[in-house]
Amino acid sequence: MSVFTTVHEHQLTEFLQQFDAGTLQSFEGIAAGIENTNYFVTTDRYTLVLTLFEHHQPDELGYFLDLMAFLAEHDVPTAHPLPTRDGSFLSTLNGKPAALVKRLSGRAIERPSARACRTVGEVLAGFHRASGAFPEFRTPDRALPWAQEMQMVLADHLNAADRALLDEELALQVRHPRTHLPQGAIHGDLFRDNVLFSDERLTGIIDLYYACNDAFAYDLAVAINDWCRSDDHGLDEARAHAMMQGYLAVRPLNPDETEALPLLFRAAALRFWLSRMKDLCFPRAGELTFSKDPAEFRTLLLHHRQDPTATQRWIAA
Ligand SMILES: Nc1ncnc2c1ncn2[C@@H]1O[C@H](COP(=O)(O)OP(=O)(O)OP(=O)(O)O)[C@@H](O)[C@H]1O
Ligand SMILES: N[C@@H](CCO)C(=O)O
Repeated sequence: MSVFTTVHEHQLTEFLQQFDAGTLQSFEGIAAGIENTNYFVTTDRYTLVLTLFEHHQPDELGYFLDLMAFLAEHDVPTAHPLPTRDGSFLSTLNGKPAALVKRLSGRAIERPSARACRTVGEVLAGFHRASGAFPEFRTPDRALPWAQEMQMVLADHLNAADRALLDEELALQVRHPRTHLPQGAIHGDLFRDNVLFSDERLTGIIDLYYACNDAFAYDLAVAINDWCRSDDHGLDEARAHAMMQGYLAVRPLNPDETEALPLLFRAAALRFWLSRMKDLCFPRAGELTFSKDPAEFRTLLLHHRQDPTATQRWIAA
């Protein structure tokens, strides 16, 4: 469950007075999600999502909320935050930084078709075309310096084979930085549970709370690694091809990006292997949630290491 901070009706009514949001009609806690407290809120004017941020510092939330607004204003299907009467997207409720965003329709898909993957590729490319012009900057907080920190933090929790895999992969990644690739604001976590579909239409990209400035092609690798993962945690050829083709139809990759892709897929698998290992070994206090399986991304990393020419197949029309 993910209502870490309970909100009472009188608190919400008072909170809503800061916004031109109409009168509260109903609200209910949202069970999904593991990071923040989320409620659906209905007023006589809007259907909204209220988020109380449980872990972020208030000064980094502006980037996320401004990016959501910027993208929504550039026809990317993200949830536009509602400004307070004095023009701020961020407020405070129950002692926590809090924001109201428009509720998007649709539901997450657990088992996407190749067609859905193509659509996600197209929309992610549109996200990148727009976000390249987003004027704010946020340093990536899950990039190589963080991975090196995890290497130390997790050392005693890995067996010898996994330690060797991590050491070797990190050493290789450090020799191949991605700073020369086209950069801008990326989503950073565009997994299946962060995209809403209604019938065959993509209606929403949510949970931009890992957004940061990084290479666009890395963001594509993060997304393909989840959307196209097969049951045995390799990649499904048909879905990976479809998603790559969807992306390329909207934003072609330059030769540097194409060349970098095999290592970017590995970097993306490494990032989620490590974050899941950290969540498993060091669960956050008071969190009533299951951990996601790190082994899925270790298996995927090994898969990418064994198949370095896969990206050429997906890029070929
Ligand atoms: N703008 C929105 N429109 C519709 N539903 C939303 C919106 N934002 C969030 N939700 C719903 O709330 C749920 C939780 O949101 P979210 O994924 O942002 O949670 P979180 O706890 O912040 O993050 P995480 O997924 O990393 O645990 C989503 O699965 C979705 O059902
Ligand atoms: N998408 C992440 C969790 C949220 O960052 C994962 O599946 O490990």
